[in-house]
Amino acid sequence: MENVIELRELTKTYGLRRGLTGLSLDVHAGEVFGFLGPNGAGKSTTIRLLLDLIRPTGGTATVLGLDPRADGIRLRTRVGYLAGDFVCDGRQNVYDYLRFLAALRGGVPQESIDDLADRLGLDQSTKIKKLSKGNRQKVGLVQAFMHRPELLILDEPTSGLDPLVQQTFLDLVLEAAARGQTVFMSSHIMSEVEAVANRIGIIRDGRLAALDTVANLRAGAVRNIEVTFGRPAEAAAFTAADGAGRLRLDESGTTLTGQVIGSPDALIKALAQHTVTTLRVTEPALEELFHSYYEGAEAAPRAVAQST
Ligand SMILES: Nc1ncnc2c1ncn2[C@@H]1O[C@H](COP(=O)(O)OP(=O)(O)OP(=O)(O)O)[C@@H](O)[C@H]1O
Repeated sequence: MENVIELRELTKTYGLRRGLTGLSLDVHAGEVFGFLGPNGAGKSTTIRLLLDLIRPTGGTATVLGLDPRADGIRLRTRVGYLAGDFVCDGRQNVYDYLRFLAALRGGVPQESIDDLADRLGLDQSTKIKKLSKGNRQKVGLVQAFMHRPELLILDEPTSGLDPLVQQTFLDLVLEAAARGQTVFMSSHIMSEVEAVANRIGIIRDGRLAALDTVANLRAGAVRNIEVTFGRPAEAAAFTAADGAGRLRLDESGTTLTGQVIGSPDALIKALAQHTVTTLRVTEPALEELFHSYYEGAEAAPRAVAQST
């Protein structure tokens, strides 16, 4: 599979401060890649390195087959970029500003700009300096998407957006992916990334803590389970099942509670030997899993693995 982004041992230090340590990562053509991590994890550092806004201390980054340092100008026409701290000239109105950027990029169809602005609810007649933070973010999104770039690099794209506009943004991402565009987006919100991403990389303290498909992360996640039986059962019948070591049967032998890690299949087969009167399963909480990666807790079920 063709890689749109290839990072090899990418490292950035700021004096004595660590920004990023030995990041190796491939982003495949046509995928939506979610780059998650808490504040200060190294997301913006990675993104700035991809765009040659800062230079690496070590390692390499290849974007669309090009070296961001040597081919920065060529790259800019093929990439849509939204900075985490998107700023724009405040004196112009939105309409003029977007047309100015469109001209710099060699022209963008008028309908493309208008359509994006309408969908995001952005009034193009307003002066940029009068816009709220959320509306400025919409300007940033329009300029990133409007020329339908091969690769979208979006740093915290939904910051400041209200929930309805966030949903419109997620629709735009899915539509871009359906057209074959690749999206690399950073976030610290698991739910929004989970809704659109094929794969997720989780970064913590400048290092990759996990890399997998959303489906695999979910499959490896922890489920909370509560079962009641018509007649008392033996604990050993369940706790021996794969992934069910954290289950406990109460003294009466009729209520089983706790957690199952990974596939619940073995437990379901063990339960099927008994009369189950109630069964409550809380779906895999990626959010919880995400926190376990953030905190480096033992609940993180898998080592970093490059999966396709
Ligand atoms: N210009 C800089 N000078 C010194 N240290 C920096 C600089 N930029 C980033 N850092 C440090 O590098 C680390 C990674 O920062 P980075 O901005 O990449 O994190 P982030 O994951 O994007 O966080 P956030 O979600 O808060 O934007 C942090 O410890 C930060 O303090």
